[in-house]
Amino acid sequence: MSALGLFAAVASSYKVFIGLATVLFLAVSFLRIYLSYKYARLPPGPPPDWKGKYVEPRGRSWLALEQMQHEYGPIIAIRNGPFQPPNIYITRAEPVLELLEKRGATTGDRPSNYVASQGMGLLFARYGDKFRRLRKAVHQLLMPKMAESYGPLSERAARNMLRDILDDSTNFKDIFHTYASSVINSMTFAKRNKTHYSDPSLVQALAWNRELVVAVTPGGYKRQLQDYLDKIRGVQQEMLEGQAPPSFVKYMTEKQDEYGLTQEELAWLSGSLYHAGSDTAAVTINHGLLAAAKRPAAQIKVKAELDMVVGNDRTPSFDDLPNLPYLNAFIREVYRWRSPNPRGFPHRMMQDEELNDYIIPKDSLVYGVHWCLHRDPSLFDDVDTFKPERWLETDEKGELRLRQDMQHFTWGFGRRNCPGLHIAERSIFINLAAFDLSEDPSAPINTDPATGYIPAGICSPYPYKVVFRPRQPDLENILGGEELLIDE
Ligand code: HEM
Repeated sequence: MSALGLFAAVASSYKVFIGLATVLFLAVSFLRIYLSYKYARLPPGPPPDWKGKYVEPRGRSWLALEQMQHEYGPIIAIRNGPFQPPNIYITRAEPVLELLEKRGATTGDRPSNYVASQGMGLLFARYGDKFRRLRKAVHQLLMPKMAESYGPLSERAARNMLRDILDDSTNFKDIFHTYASSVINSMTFAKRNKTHYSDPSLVQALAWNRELVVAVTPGGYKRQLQDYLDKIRGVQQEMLEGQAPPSFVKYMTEKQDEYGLTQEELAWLSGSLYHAGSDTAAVTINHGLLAAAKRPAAQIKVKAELDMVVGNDRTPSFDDLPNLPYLNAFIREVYRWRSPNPRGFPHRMMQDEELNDYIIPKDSLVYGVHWCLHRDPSLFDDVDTFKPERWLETDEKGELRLRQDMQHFTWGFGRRNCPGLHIAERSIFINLAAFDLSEDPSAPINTDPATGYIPAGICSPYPYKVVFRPRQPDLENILGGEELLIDE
């Protein structure tokens, strides 16, 4: 190559280099301007890494969020990269009620990556027409009047559970799960016979619950759908034979035209009740038990009230609940003390909203962090102390009653709040009302050195044991033999 040719080649690659460098410079500057504009009014939060993403701590994230709020305030943005909407965590009652309750119409969507159940189950349904249809249908099943009508069913399930505990209390966690599952199964599919915690169908359902992801893997998804469809067809077959007792599936099949649900939608809807209600109820019963075992002074007061109202020769029934203010306060304090969903459940923003001078962008996922909300000092004093009395006041006649001016956040928010709350409310009651509970010195309930808290939750790895002493000396006889959940 001649000297001239060489010069031309160098000059041309130099130009290419300058051109590329300019494009890169402009792109980076543009991105910086775009991001500074985009994040200008985002709530504060921990600094992201070089990819623009903050990696959230795994496990017990609510404890990390509790720490973060001291630095960033009660509305925390966690960035997910330059082109992904952030997660917004709210740790105080006032802003969470403002956004998720008052502006429920624009904050009632769910994340789109929750394709579990293909959006057909209510828990994961995107906001829109289908959601409204599903929610209306579930409301029919779970509204307070209906919850009352399931009283006998859940009482029978509860008596079966108490018998199981008398037989072998070391399995109490499995037994709680069985109870929570059998109540939902009987309401939904009119399952009559008692479920045992080793029943293959229960073991399978619990496994699915743990791995919601299975719903998005083709094989798991199909098996799960098939299982729910089989159950629905079983009820519909009984309907044809004129032998179906009342159940959600029966009701929905009769009203198919009104609700316009396909068989598949009904299958997923029924299944989502199970997913939403079984683990949560079991965890909550377990928290009640931990509280009772660790707080003997409060338990003595529960016992005194029960002795007065229920006496010793029968098991308590759900009709007793309104007459037991201290026990009700105890249960509310259990919700506050150990929230069953401590991190909260995601609501997806359907449009930009302004909140306390910040912009909460469209598509971001907003969590009301139950753990922090239940420790909000503007609502609760002395937050580490288990204190049922905080929920009580004395009326004009000098009698105890629940305070009406206090609230907890256990059931979530706005248009996505838990429709199963009336069913769930009864679940801890029946256990606490039947047993005096204490720690078993051979496997005590120790404080977790990592967090400083008593290990909460049914999945806790700590092998603690609890001693169940029947409140009625003659409990075994009072309970009698095993029962069908629904009359033949
Ligand atoms: C102690 C037990 C329970 C707790 C703590 C609980 C809590 C919750 C929470 C926090 C949510 C999400 C609320 C939100 O997004 O703001 C929820 C949703 C839901 N729960 Fe419950 N739940 C319990 C029991 C039940 C039961 C027994 C059922 C059914 C029989 C049930 C059915 C549902 C359904 C269907 C949803 C989805 C609602 C929607 O997305 O529109 N839950 N629950």
